[in-house]
Amino acid sequence: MPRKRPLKSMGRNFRPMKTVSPAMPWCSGERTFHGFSGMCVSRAAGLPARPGAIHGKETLLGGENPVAQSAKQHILSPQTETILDSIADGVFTVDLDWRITSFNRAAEEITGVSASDAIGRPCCEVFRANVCESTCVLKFTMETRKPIVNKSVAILRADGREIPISVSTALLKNASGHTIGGVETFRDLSLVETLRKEIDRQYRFQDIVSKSPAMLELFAILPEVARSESTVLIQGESGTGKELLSRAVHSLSSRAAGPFVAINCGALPDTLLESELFGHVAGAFTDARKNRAGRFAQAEGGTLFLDEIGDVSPALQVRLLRVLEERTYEPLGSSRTVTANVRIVAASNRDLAQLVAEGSFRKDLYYRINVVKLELPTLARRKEDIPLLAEHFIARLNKLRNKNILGLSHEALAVFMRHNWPGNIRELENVIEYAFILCRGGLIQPAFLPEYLHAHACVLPDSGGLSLRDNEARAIRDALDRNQWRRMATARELGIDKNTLRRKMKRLNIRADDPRRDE
Ligand SMILES: Nc1ncnc2c1ncn2[C@@H]1O[C@H](COP(=O)(O)OP(=O)(O)OP(=O)(O)O)[C@@H](O)[C@H]1O
Repeated sequence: MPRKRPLKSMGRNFRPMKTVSPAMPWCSGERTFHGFSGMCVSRAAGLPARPGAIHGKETLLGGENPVAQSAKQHILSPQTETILDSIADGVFTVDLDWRITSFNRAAEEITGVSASDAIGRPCCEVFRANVCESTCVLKFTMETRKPIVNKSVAILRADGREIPISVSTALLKNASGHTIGGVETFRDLSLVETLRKEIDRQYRFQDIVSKSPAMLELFAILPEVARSESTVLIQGESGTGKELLSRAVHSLSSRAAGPFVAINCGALPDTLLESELFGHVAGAFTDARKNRAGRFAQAEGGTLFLDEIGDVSPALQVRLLRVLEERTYEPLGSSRTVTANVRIVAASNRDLAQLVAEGSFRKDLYYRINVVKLELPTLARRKEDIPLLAEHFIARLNKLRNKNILGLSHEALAVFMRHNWPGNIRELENVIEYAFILCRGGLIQPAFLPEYLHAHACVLPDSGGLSLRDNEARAIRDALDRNQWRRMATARELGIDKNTLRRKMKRLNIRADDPRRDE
């Protein structure tokens, strides 16, 4: 909503005076809140009327509206107004028609809308939040009588800038217990978000994003590994970033100016794979009408990434061993020996040592490949990377799709933290891509996530006849275990505040040296 005049030049005189009713204490959910006893929603008697705010408001509050009846009789005390204006959180109240009835100074600063402009207008017009149409938080509180605490949403400021805020809501009741409206407090998260993004930038190596200790160790040795000409074996489950890591090895090496060629050895039948790798001459087989260069030739002077090397047949393993030992090969159908100047980076999502033990992978080839072994942990073992990775993919998709999604809401992040990500980082990337289809702007809410993530999040372990207290303790201990007893990460996964987790741990007698940790 465009601002009529800059806030600074309007001064305090332009703020409509707020009135207070001792008969209308603030409430939090069903509880009466005695702090600012009687904060109310009308204008001060005797103040200059501003068209559209005072009169609009008086009209609004007229008739049978209980807000109007009591509001007209009481004036917000200067103390209450000073207190409200001195807090850094935005505070506003609405009546039963969703019209704003009070708006403190921080609310003006955060939204860029002056109180005189805001008062009397429907709150959705002023806030233009991404949840206004679908899941209005105040509406939820009014309908369910339950307060909301710290829900993250995005709003559109008067200057058109979208910012993340955290909102809390409660019912507003009069002395007779009738609901007369709602109150919302909100906090600007822009600075927190900016600082967090700044810090997150430090956890990026080439295109690889991570802050997990195992990955940071890997980042530390990667330049040296890359500079050596050694063959590298990357092990890790599907989707953990093996190809990404192999590209980093290539771009940090002296071969960076040369080609990087990747081939998935598990995706092709043996004969095709052989021709793909080594090339063929015309007439080598029925369909070979022309000479064709293989991947080794294409990767000349650069790096060849052999993905899923564990799936290569024994016959082809022999040919690969020869290239690795002698750096020579013959294209299919040719007797001409070609010398290969190619660095090999191999990867497998299966344990190659295990395959050797089982006899399905050659020991000599294993030792040739396994000169430097880099292990990529699963995403479940580095859950601290989830927020970083989510942000990384959101930023990338924002650029690609020309969108302005601000990030994940706390609730969506809690869903992410509870999930185990069997498809690892690729699965996370796909989930963000899915959310981008449904989310038009602002923050990604749980409603924009695929159904299976919720189903998974709701599956509670069999309570086994335990009490509620025992179950809560078990859930917290399990979450602590999953997060290596890091409280911040655990609180994030559980979707609660760090202090709440600390209090719960104290109450439930859960300690880091808890003997039940390893149960
Ligand atoms: N640490 C990371 N930071 C940023 N993006 C990542 C990271 N790890 C993986 N990705 C992204 O996740 C996706 C899957 O990664 P990649 O293809 O490298 O996995 P992979 O282990 O080779 O999978 P597969 O074994 O199935 O071939 C890619 O889009 C990649 O860019």
